[in-house]
Amino acid sequence: MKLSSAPCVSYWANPRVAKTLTLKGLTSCRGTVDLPGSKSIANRALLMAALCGGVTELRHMLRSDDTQRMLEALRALGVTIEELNATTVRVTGCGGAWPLQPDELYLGNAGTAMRPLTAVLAATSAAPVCLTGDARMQQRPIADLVAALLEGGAAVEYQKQQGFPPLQINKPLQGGTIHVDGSASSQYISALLMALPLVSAPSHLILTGEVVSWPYIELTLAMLRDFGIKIEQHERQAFTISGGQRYSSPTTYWIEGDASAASYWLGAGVLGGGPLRIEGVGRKSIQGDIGFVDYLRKMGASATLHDEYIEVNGGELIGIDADLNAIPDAAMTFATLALFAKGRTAIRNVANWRIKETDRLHAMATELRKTGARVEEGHDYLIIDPPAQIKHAQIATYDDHRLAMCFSLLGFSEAGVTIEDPECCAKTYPNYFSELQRIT
Ligand SMILES: O=C(O)C1=C[C@@H](OP(=O)(O)O)[C@@H](O)[C@H](O)C1
Ligand SMILES: C=C(OP(=O)(O)O)C(=O)O
Repeated sequence: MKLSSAPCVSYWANPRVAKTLTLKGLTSCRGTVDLPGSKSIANRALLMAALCGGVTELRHMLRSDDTQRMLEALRALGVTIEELNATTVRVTGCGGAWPLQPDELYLGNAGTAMRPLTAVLAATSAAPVCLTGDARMQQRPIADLVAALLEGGAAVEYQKQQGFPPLQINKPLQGGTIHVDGSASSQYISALLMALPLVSAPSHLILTGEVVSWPYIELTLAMLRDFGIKIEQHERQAFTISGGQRYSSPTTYWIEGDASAASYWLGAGVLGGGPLRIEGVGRKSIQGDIGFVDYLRKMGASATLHDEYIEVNGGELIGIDADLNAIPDAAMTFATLALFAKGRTAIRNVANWRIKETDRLHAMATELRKTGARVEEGHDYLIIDPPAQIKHAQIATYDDHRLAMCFSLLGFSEAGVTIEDPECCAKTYPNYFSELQRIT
């Protein structure tokens, strides 16, 4: 697995004003929370709707930094996106023939914009276009996706550092037999699955390496079906994709609540005793992170999955030892819940935490230790022995929304917690902390 990132830029380079938020003495968490729309579904839905020939109304749209990056990029390409209300947008697709040809698209730190747009624009852009992002995005590898695009006939040129954005697409993707290494990110595979139906030739996409975060590939396939794209899957090894396909609009599309965000409320519902009802996602979810509920139950929580909501009623936590490769985002919440559990928790097979918003394995180990926990940081795992008593800690968040949100659970400890730069949660959940205040 190739997981090195480019040399680190200090997170203090982030221009956001560093504020702190102290949470202490939270004792209950009851009532109902409505989840915001899923980031993964929202950004796929925006792109797929833009690729349709007709109009699509996207309901329960997430409004956050990541979706804003996708929305602005599509507008720069000439797609009309009307905001009908706070959570509904109407996208007038252009069938992959973009009305405008921007020189450059800025995608912040949104992996779900950078990777799919790289592949889709390689398949559709009529002119060279440069894709760039913030300082952290410029440290997040994209070489395995670019290698696949080159094999498929595209010409892609790195603008600064080999293997990392910014990059310029100079010549279109043709299709054919393409290999892609999925051991660093499933997003490379999802991106190719969205792009290859658009080229004229058929493709055979062969997966190499030990593919990570598999459920996100299933999510992509499910949504492609909803938008009229046909892909033949050969188990977990390969896909056959006819060329010359057209995305067709489902007319309206409902974006499920964010299952990764549900993990913070599930944690709060356990520590605060519930009863808490989490609306927007449930048994019928197409998101892999719904699997968090099963592991939480193994940890001793009382949580029930209904068709479209989850109910949680407290529980006494015990440590678990689990391979959480399938749910890398929600997995972070177990690291902070581990501080409240009896016994040791091991979170395994999460090497790709190192190339996300920050090096999450190192950041989590560093911040967990501030609470008095004993933490072993392995190359792809964390082993956490909780402290006898959680100490108050000021938690650095490294411009990583999930660090801010999962450490908020320490507000349920006697000592409490101070979170630096809580506003970084705007990447996927801008009103998380106001919701936490309301519900606790
Ligand atoms: O496809 C997606 O929507 C995502 C896939 C996962 O990334 P990796 O495949 O890089 O693990 C996940 O961590 C990310 O938040 C969203
Ligand atoms: C890894 C994440 O984001 P991205 O889509 O930028 O990879 C995340 O949201 O946890």
